Amino acid sequence: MTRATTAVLVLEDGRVFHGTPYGAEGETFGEMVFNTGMTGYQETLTDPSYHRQIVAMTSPHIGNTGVNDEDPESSRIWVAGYVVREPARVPSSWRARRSLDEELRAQGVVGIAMPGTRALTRHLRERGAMRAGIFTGPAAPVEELVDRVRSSPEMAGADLAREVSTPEPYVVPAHGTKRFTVAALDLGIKAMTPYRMAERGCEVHVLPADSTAEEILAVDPDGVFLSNGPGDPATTGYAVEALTGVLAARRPVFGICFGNQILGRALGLPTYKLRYGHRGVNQPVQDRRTGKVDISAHNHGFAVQAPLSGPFETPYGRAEVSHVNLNDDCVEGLRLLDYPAFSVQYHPEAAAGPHDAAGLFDEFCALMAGATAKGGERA
Ligand SMILES: NC(=O)CC[C@H](N)C(=O)O
Repeated sequence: MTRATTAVLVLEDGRVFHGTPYGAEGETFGEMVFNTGMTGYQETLTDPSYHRQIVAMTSPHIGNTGVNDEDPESSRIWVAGYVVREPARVPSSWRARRSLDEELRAQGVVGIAMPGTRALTRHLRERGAMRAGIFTGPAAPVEELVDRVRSSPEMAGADLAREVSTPEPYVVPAHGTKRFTVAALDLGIKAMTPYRMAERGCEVHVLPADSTAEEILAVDPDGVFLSNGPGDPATTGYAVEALTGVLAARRPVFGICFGNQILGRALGLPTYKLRYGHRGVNQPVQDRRTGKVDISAHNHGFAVQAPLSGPFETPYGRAEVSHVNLNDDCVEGLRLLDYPAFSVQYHPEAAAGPHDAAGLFDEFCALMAGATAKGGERA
């Protein structure tokens, strides 16, 4: 079968971009977002938090190092569609097993290569993330395509964690001597996260997204971890309820990204949708206690609303905003002051890097060590 020569990207506000098919042919719908990472396209594609999103890469050349079998963050590509400016014609890396185009086709991921990725990104920055569709081959009239995009589901209100979570619990063994047992709620966990904990002597019990507090506590964890994940945190009441049970049992808690939003909601804080979100590997985040700035990896479209002015009261004692994003003052971390729990909106596990924030896993281990030493922490 010959390959179609044309493809279009259609936004819900009627803007249309023309290009050529990249990856599988057909059509796809999702929330249109952009990622500014210059590296790590395999990690991006396989991050379950991108479920139901069409991702545009601002880096102009994608696919240069092909696809290897070591870097994926999960067992499949999760993005709903992929937008690049110019695909690599000749992938080159000693680790490459196949080209990215081949991989996208093998996994049925519809994409488009188009000159307008910069114009698209500027449009999204002005108008905000919105629904979109990619259509390859001879296309129907634009009005018809826009109507179809407008009838696809929105990201606000989407409950997606259970669609990407593990159906069954599994255990990632500690590397070397086991120091801690961690129960990790898989809301869309990336493979690097349990790995980062295992490296520090944690035996990680990865549990399905809808596990109850009883199921989490049945692992008898020294600490509970809440992962990243797709969708709107306002829809994930089951995770907030499970966490509430965990907090009542006074186990140490650490959350990343979606996990930060779930901890926020369990503390009674609202979450809201950002205009176009943060997705990339170069976001400056400041630790408000030390003033230190980490360059960090991000992938979030929602954020927690919390007072930046100082500590505030929660049902678990005082809490504070521990980190802020220096680009837009968005809340990037929460810390409880009277209970061993904290969370960040960004990604200390980032496999493609940067690794500035990797020490947060040591902080979690220190919290677990402190709680175990005190003994009385647990209910
Ligand atoms: N990477 C994540 O955990 C994303 C969390 C949430 N889905 C958001 O977009 O904000």
